[in-house]
Amino acid sequence: MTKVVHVAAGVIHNTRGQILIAKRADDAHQGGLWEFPGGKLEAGEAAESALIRELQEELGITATHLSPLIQIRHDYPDKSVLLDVWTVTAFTGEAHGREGQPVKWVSPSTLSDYQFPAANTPIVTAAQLPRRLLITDAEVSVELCLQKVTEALHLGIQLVQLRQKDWRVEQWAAAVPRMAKLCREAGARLMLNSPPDLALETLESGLASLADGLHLTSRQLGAAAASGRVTDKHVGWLSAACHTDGELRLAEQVGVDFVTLSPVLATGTHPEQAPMGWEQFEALVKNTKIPVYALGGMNDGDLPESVSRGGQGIAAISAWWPSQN
Ligand SMILES: Nc1nc2c([nH]c(=O)n2[C@H]2C[C@H](O)[C@@H](COP(=O)(O)OP(=O)(O)OP(=O)(O)O)O2)c(=O)[nH]1
Ligand SMILES: [Mg+2]
Repeated sequence: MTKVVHVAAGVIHNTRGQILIAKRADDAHQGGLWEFPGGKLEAGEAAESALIRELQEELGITATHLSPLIQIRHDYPDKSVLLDVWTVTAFTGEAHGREGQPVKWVSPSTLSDYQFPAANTPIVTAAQLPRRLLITDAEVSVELCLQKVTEALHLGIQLVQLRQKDWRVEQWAAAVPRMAKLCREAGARLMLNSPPDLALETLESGLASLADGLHLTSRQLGAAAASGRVTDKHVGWLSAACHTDGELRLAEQVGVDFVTLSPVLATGTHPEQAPMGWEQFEALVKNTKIPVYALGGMNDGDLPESVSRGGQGIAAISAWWPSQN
């Protein structure tokens, strides 16, 4: 049996919206690459306490508010690690490289410019993703949709999936540039679910290139996997709808950046599907490296549950879709 080294690492945020990265010593494992500060758990130590200790040792700060972000099990040729990654949103002290390592505060959108160890790819995505994903309600006009999304952005929503199954091509074409601008101005990201110009063979869409990425239905995910296509050319992020462990494997195979997993709880929009419940959600999340949003019957009150079960957060339509008036 291979020994797995359990490591706690922190995605530390300051009040200016930046994230701290540090450079690993040249002679260390994965040396010379950037990392999220942290280190190995000592015998009998909990991950959270280990991280607090490591951040004190490496940076001279005391983390005071932590929440689980993502767990990554990764096999390097010479070593297997379980990276237990936490978001640190409050700390005391001033972060500095106490072991002589270079440290840097960077804006989340520039994280991709730095070279991290191979295990870190999903961590970088998770660090850039918010805890809440708004999926738009299908049965609305372009104007009403824009208005509702504007209201949701005011509520602090930072990630929107436009899912307008009933819209015609002209409605999509009219809405996407305006929606993209709204989101950009609010510092939010926009994903398109089944835009009418989607070419599934190449995972390309001119409309999606105006947004931040493309969301695949589980059927489209299956087709993309069957064509043997791995995303190297798509614009921005790729997300997908998953319901089973098998679909999560397909998402990993295709190179999807994050997924929704549903239905976690009973939901009016899909009454025919039996909810998996939180235990199953947790088991499925544990078995994947991709950030996972819980979907199905979600409200703000469910966010702590999703996070404690290893989820990125929650996805919902009605929770942040102010009621029609
Ligand atoms: N801290 C940290 N380690 C990472 C990241 N990505 C990644 O693959 N690793 C790997 C590299 C190492 O094999 C292991 C972390 O070990 P470490 O060298 O930080 O451990 P430590 O602080 O306890 O250091 P030491 O006492 O062994 O010198 O996890 C990351 O983002 N942060
Ligand atoms: Mg370390």
